[in-house]
Amino acid sequence: MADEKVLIGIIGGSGLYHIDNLTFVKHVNPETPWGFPSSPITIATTPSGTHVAFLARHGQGHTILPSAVPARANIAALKSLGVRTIIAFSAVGSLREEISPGSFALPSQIIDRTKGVRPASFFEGTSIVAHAMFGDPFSGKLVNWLEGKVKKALEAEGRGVQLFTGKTIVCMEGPQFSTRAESIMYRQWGGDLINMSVLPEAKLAREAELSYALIATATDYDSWRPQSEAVTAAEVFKTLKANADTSRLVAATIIEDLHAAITGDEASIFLEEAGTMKFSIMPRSQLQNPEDRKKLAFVLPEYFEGEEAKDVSSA
Ligand SMILES: CSC[C@H]1O[C@H](OP(=O)(O)O)[C@H](O)[C@@H]1O
Ligand SMILES: Nc1ncnc2[nH]cnc12
Repeated sequence: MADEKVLIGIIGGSGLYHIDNLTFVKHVNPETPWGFPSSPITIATTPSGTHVAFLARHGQGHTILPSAVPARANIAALKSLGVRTIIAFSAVGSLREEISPGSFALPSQIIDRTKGVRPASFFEGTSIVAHAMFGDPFSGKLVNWLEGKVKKALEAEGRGVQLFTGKTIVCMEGPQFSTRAESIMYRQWGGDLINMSVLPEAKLAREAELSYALIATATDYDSWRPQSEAVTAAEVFKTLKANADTSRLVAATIIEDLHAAITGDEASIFLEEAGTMKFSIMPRSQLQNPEDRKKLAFVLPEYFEGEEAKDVSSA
């Protein structure tokens, strides 16, 4: 019997505006307390009935600048559909010679170079304070699980695409690319990859207690190589299509296994974040606005739904 629950969310980045080998079910466009997602979300199904939710980060026609991506609405909308695990794709620059354009990576760390202009917390603007843990910004168990599956998919594709793990991604504000000096500095800081999208997306997934991993697809060498031209959008576009084709293949290959793992014996892998906000939300106070609690119930019903919602301070 087909399982119609949508447990898997896929976020497509630059060049990745749909996924293949799935049957279209419907479009949904949930309004969240943080507005509408970047674009209507496509619900699609595999032949065996596994449903997935696909969301184009920059909108279907790539109309949204990185700083303007409604990341809170995106994550809240996916959670409201029942999604537990998000696999996000991103076109990234490479800060390392060995990570050549066309390579894939599963980063494990992030350096934040956004400029504070992106709303980065569901708690922002409310009377409720929370400090989510973010020392390990990606879901380690999910990343480990993905490593083998993505490697296998890349091998099956047969184009020799390499997969790197344990890398650090710098998230910059953009939309302009980095200067040469910045690019060199990021390398000195330990950065391996660079994009404009992983934050606040990863922070919000953590606040929503969703497991989240990024599949980074390298398009260029940014601007650190002394003898090479600094990166241009045209340079990025050269690799974008091949990377998007490979990303679609990877997505199509892993969906069934991912769903089976989430719903089967390996379920705990995808529940690493569940319950973690209990230790992050400051104790309930008379001064908290009930409207704010209602708003937060949209993403964290466990803590904020109804007056009877559990007082986290006594948890
Ligand atoms: C098109 S180059 C810069 C642009 O590409 C990446 O987008 P995404 O992460 O959504 O694939 C990068 O983060 C920038 O937004
Ligand atoms: N060099 C780069 N800098 C930031 N984001 C990118 N996305 C793809 N290439 C990039």
